[in-house]
Amino acid sequence: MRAIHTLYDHIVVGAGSAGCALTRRLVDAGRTVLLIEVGDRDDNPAIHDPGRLWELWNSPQDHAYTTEPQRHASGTQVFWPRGKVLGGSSALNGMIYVRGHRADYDNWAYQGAAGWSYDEVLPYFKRSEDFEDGASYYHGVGGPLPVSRNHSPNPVTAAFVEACQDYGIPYNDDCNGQDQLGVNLIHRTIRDGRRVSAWTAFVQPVLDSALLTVTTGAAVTRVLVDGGRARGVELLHEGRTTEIRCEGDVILSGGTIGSAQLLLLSGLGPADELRTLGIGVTADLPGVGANLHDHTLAPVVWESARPVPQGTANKLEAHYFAKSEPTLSVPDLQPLMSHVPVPVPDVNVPEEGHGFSVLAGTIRPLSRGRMWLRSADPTQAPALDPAYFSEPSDLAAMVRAVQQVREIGEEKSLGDWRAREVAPGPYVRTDAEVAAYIKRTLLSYHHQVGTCRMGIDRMAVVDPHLRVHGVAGLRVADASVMPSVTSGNTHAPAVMIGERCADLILGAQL
Ligand SMILES: Cc1cc2nc3c(=O)[nH]c(=O)nc-3n(C[C@H](O)[C@H](O)[C@H](O)COP(=O)(O)OP(=O)(O)OC[C@H]3O[C@@H](n4cnc5c(N)ncnc54)[C@H](O)[C@@H]3O)c2cc1C
Repeated sequence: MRAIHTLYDHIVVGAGSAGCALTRRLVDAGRTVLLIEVGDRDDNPAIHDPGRLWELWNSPQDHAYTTEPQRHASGTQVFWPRGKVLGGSSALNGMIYVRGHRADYDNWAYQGAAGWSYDEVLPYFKRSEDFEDGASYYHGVGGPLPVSRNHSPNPVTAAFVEACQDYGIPYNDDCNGQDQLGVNLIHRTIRDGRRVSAWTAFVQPVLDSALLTVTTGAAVTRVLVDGGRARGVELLHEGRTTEIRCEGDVILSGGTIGSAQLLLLSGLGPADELRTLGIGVTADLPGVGANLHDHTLAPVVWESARPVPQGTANKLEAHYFAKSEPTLSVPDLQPLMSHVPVPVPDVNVPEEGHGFSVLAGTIRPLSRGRMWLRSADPTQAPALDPAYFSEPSDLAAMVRAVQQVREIGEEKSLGDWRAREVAPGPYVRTDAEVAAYIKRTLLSYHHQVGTCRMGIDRMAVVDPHLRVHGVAGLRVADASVMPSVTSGNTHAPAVMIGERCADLILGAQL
């Protein structure tokens, strides 16, 4: 990786899902780019082996955040792993490729994000993609990001897919196609048995380009704003502070936590809060850090009646999309099957090979929280409060998800595999008991979004061109700009945001 020595067209902060896609497209267009990542290179072999993803939690490649005690979830503090490495969270994630529902994007556009309707973002998903089944109306080929199918699922996963159908959930071969509803084997960002992160897909292939400089182990601590325009960044690298300037836009792709933290440290946020911390106000942007939200999970675990084989890929092989209430217009549940028993607080779960799990999950939360700085020290983690279940309907949907998953676990097709349910277990039966169990065992689905919300209202942080309100030459491109979380996993949407940001900067359009 080249020494930092020159003036660049662009500085991209954060080599995660969006930052890598954006960097690649800018370099392809002939722009000089400095890509700055606070984490290190992706040398840890566990990153590349899809079966070892849980080893990465609390590793040096993990920012390893924890939320504030959750007021509406019995005070539980929820662990939030986040990538701190080339590839960002795409180097730590479950490798599940899901775009979300058409309605997600149409709703963004309806709320003021012109240009982000489903029909307008679909070409960007397709441009990134290299789909194993070939090109179609919904899928692309030849893009940097391989999307593959699982041709040898674990037999207990295959039985789960059958059990969902016994229960009445339709089989859907392609939840990224015309319809999302139904059960299927997951589409994955895996090629030849190895994880493909945004870094390995987008940036590694152009690392030799003279237009690209990548620096690792360097934290951006402030955006330099002069005369109402972003001119560069302040960088903390090997104990030294440096200022680096660029000609064109500075783009923050630090993720939902990193980008909002950086705006606040740069004096872009709620003016009163910034003054209290002794940070000079550059622009009063009350929405920075607000609108923090996430998807939730709760574990259901069974002991198996016979040994469960190890599996050949990642440990998350199937999922289904369903509605917690038949009257809903779109799915709000996405439970996730794992052929290993996941840990549950205060429960003796079976060892690997002797059980299996389904993580009951919801994907259309209405609860909204916020994040804020504890101090002006850039090395101190911000306070994170997603306010899980502050909207009671979110807890009700989770209860329905857990009860539905337990009913599926009792279906005929899982009969040969199921010995007994160990969590929640036989003493947790009523909806009230399940709600208490969910609050106690609550897990994040790791889909935090929304702290630099895109829009046109007073609380919006960026406009539909991803430009920060009130400062020229500064954009945000990552999961933080999502006005509301997409209905599914968020890596593919974050990549799409990076792709679109590049075209917005270049003045191009698909
Ligand atoms: C454990 C886990 C499992 C997940 N599973 C899935 C899944 O299976 N499928 C899916 O679609 N999604 C999944 N997700 C979610 C998905 O990976 C993220 O939503 C997505 O990667 C976010 O992309 P991003 O570009 O917003 O941020 P990130 O990918 O998190 O990138 C941000 C980068 O910026 C860097 N950075 C931050 N601040 C600074 C700074 N000041 N200076 C320099 N660098 C900085 C960070 O270190 C990081 O590398 C998972 C996430 C996690 C954590």
